[in-house]
Amino acid sequence: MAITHSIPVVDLAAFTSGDAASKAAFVEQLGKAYEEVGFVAVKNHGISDDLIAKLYKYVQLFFTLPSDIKRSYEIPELAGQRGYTSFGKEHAKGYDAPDLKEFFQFGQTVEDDDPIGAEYPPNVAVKEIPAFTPTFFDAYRGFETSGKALLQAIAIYLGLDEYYFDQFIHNGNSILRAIHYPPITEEPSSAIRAEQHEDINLITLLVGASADGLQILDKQNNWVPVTSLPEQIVVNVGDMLQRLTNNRLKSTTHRVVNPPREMWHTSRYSIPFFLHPKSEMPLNALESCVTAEHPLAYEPITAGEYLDERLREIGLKK
Ligand SMILES: O=C(O)CCC(=O)C(=O)O
Ligand SMILES: [Fe+2]
Repeated sequence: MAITHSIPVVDLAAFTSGDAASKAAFVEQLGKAYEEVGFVAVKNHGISDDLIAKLYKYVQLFFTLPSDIKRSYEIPELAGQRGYTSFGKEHAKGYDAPDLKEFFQFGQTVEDDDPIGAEYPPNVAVKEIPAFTPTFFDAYRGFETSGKALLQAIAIYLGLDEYYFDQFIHNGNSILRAIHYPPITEEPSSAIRAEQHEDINLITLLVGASADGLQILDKQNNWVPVTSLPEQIVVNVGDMLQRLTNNRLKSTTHRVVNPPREMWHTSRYSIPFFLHPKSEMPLNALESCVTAEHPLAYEPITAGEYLDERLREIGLKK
């Protein structure tokens, strides 16, 4: 398996269009990487360069809008789940100091007659940038497709039916989050842009981690920088998948640090897609993951109950 810097690199084309042997090899590589590191860089992920470039362009345009316009897209009742969240609102679980970021979140669009459509608040349209919503929508569907293939590989690795996750992620509660870490204008009180945390969801697909700053905590408790090539996306395990697998797959702690002083004047952008299932999905540990050596570590809970608990802990939900 090729290693660029700290995380293994996998080729999704081996799974989606490969022969049976390449597909099986991909499943092994991904599964082992998620047991050991919790993060991989994925090449041939299926989302076009052109779409990613457009996504970046509109994200950058949005964050350069005047503050009062951005704030008109902030809807506190939605706990940051749709639209804009201003600088300094979110903090990591267990930390009081807010992260040095502002962000915009885009959620699911239900296009069939699934009653779950009524559970999701509508997305927030940005009037100043007409192409913003259609681009976010296309990117959202692209990440769902890549994420679904990766979860099929994980299902096989875990001894589940290949399509086990499909039913839970169709019309799931995933979030596409565009983050802007603004330039640093004065000596910061800490070296951290986004404090250490684990993601809440099943898996996270991240474009833009190629800009320096993202670090993961390795088994020896060292912070290791994550870098990926521009054509790769970084995909990590979140707490929901860790919980479902009774800690077999690792939701690895990560953070974003400030750049060196000569880069303070630059913004950092990153666009994670937090792949969430439908709220009804049980996260009860899989039987195959509970053994004498690994006794049951968590109480049964649904994805919806778990999300609610976590949004309160990070200050987005009151
Ligand atoms: O900005 C990044 O590269 C990562 C952000 C992140 O970890 C998160 O929003 O959960
Ligand atoms: Fe994260």
